[in-house]
Amino acid sequence: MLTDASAARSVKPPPFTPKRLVSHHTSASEGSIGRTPRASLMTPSNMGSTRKYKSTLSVESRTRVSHRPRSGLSPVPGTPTKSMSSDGTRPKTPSTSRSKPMRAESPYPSDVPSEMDVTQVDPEEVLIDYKTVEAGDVSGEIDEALLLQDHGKEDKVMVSVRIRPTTSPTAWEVLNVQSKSVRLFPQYAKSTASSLPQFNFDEILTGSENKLVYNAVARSHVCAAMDGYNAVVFAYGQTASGKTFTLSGSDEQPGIIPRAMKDVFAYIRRTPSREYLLRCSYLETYNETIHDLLAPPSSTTSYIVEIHGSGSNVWLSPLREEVVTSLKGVREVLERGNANRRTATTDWNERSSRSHSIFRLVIESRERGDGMGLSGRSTPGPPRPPTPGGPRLQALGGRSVQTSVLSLIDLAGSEKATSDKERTKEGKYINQSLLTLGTVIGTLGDNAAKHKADYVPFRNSKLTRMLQPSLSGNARISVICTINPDTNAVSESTNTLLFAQRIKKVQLNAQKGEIMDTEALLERYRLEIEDLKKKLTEREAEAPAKSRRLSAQEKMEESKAMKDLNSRIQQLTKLILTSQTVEEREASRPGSPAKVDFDMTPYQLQQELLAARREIETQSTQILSLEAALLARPELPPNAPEDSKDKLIVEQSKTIRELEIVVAGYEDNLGEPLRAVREDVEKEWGVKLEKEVKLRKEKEAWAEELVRQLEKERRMRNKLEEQRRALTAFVSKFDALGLGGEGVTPSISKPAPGGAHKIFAERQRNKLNSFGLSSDFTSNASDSPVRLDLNHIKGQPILLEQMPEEDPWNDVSFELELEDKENVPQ
Ligand SMILES: Nc1ncnc2c1ncn2[C@@H]1O[C@H](COP(=O)(O)OP(=O)(O)OP(=O)(O)O)[C@@H](O)[C@H]1O
Repeated sequence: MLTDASAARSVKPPPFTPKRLVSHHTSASEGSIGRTPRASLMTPSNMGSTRKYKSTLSVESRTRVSHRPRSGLSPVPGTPTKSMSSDGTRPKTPSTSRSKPMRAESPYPSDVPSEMDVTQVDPEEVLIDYKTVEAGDVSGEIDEALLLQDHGKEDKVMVSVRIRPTTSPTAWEVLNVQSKSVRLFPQYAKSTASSLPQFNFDEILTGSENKLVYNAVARSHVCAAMDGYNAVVFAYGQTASGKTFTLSGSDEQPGIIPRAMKDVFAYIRRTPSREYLLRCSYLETYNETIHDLLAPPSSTTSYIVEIHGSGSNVWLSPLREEVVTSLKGVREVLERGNANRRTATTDWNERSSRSHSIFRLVIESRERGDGMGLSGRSTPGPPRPPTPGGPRLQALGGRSVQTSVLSLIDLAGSEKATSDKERTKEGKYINQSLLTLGTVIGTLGDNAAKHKADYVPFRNSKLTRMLQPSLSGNARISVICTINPDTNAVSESTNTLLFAQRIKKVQLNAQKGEIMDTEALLERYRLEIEDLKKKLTEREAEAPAKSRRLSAQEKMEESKAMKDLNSRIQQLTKLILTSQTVEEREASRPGSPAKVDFDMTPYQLQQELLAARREIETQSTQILSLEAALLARPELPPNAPEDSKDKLIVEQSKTIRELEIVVAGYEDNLGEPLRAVREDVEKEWGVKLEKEVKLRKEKEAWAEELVRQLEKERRMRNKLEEQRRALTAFVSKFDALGLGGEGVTPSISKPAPGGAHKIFAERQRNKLNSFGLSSDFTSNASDSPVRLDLNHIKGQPILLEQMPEEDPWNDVSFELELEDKENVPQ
């Protein structure tokens, strides 16, 4: 391990070649992203041609294609060349020496058998122990002293800094071995402060030797995982700073993952007292979605993985887990997963990880049976359904099952804005999740340092949510912060170092994951319940003060977290009760339908109460709708027996069915013809109706004309009436003068035009005769005392002649005649 500058310089770095801006030079792969065969870097099959190359597969075309390196791949597309560095516009990254095939260094043998889906195998059948581990699968470097250590005692995160070699001037100075610190050269500092900050870490690593890095920062954590503790190793740093190189490495310099796998088998080989079940999964979070990198190619949606549970009880599903029994199996799984990973060319990295990748190895183990053989195994039966996050092995005969998870994480690199739109979008997600990781770690560190319990926003990103159980303390964690020492990356490197400082403060308290036999399990449950209740009480106590500070979203999450805690308590309580005291409970069950657990905290009771209220509300709504339905039913006498109600329902159902049939039949058979008939009838009657309307209008017009005529007649009649009256008055007067002859009886005859005049003239003549006057009255009229101008009368129109002739009986002259007759003095 190199821990100071001189030591670092003593390791001769491989020849450095700056990366070329592939996106500008390689049109076929421009802006492309694909699952590049990173695993190929670690496989012996391609050792002779160990080159990184990028795939031209797009994100959308998620074809599960395993890219096998082509033999004789030289030069690799996109491989940086020295001539390309002359532009000086890009950060220079050292390329790994690829000239010498280093088969001896490779952790993997060459044959690749297909591996086993954990749901398809009987766990008892795939156990491995010291006898079944292949000699070639082990590192052979684990010493006894390391095996005997207590790997869970570390209560702090191990934080190391790895400075990538560079040919350019470096901005960072590595201080002496003891202090394990790093400092910025004053000339590159922004501020002119006299004392520049000095960053201290557990390890400062330089150079390209991955073995040194593994031994210094990961081996103890791998051993901790084998010993039953959860362990997490992850690399954090800006893009192209060497995270993937550290985790996966190359054929010449296998990284932490392949070396860790070799150590896993070495550990098993050196532990004859135990038997192991190893299952692994491989996933990535890309644009805030978790993808299962091992999902079968045929599945289109099943590779989306969801996070379930909360707090320390988080599990992922659906997630394909594969049982591995040899290093070959691990290699095969890694190759398959790597082929599905998303990488792309960016302005800074020829093959940049566009996602956070997580390789998980679940290690289950238990004491071996009698005589160190396999006699204690249960009879293999049908495969058991997988329990998410739970052990597959069974605790047998007092032998508990120890379960732990080793997570090896290659984070995507934080980056600046890039010229490519797709990369920019990815970069946004990457930066956001890294920011959340920083915030979570900062809060955890502050909480630990100041004995606070501030809200930790684990749920703000998939990455932190997934890591919650580990970051909350139940894991041993090692973080390798990779930095690019170039002078143009000072601010990014400073940010990485600040992150590293923060994570150092996080407090850990890793516990062995052990599943006991039933008795012990109950005890475990009890302890867990007590612990959870304590946590819940603490949270409740802090709730009022906290709620003032939290946003609405955070409050919701806090409330959800408390609810989860509560339900876990109830779940465990139920488990204890069902397994231990079922019979007791059955015997002593109280008659009351409401059971109150007096051990519940006020918060739990409150939750119970809320749940009960909600239940009541739902039931009230149901009652209301049932009542409405009841009201809508046809009446039945209230005292009607149940069977007649049933009968009615049956009858009504029958009627409804019949009606439905009729309606359907009507429509099917008669609907169309009847519609046609109706149309015909409508047409026919429409014509008739029009005719009638026209006729009616004509009649109305005729009636109006009649009315007008009638009115005219009426007016005329009135006028005649007046004239008649005048005439009558005249005649009366005339008669009063004695001019009318006695005994003159007007003959009632049918009136004729000019009749009255004739009568009048007759009368006059008679009168005159009786007076002895000549009939030529008019000639002597001037002698008469009665001045009657007969000429005047003569000159008047003959009124009755004006009356219509058609209906003489209505003629006023007739009335006049009658009236005259009446008025004539007898
Ligand atoms: N310590 C080192 N020694 C030699 N080469 C290195 C070292 N670190 C990184 N490199 C080289 O630098 C280049 C970029 O490294 P790598 O891909 O590991 O970066 P990264 O941090 O994973 O980037 P990204 O976040 O974009 O995925 C690679 O070609 C790698 O081989």
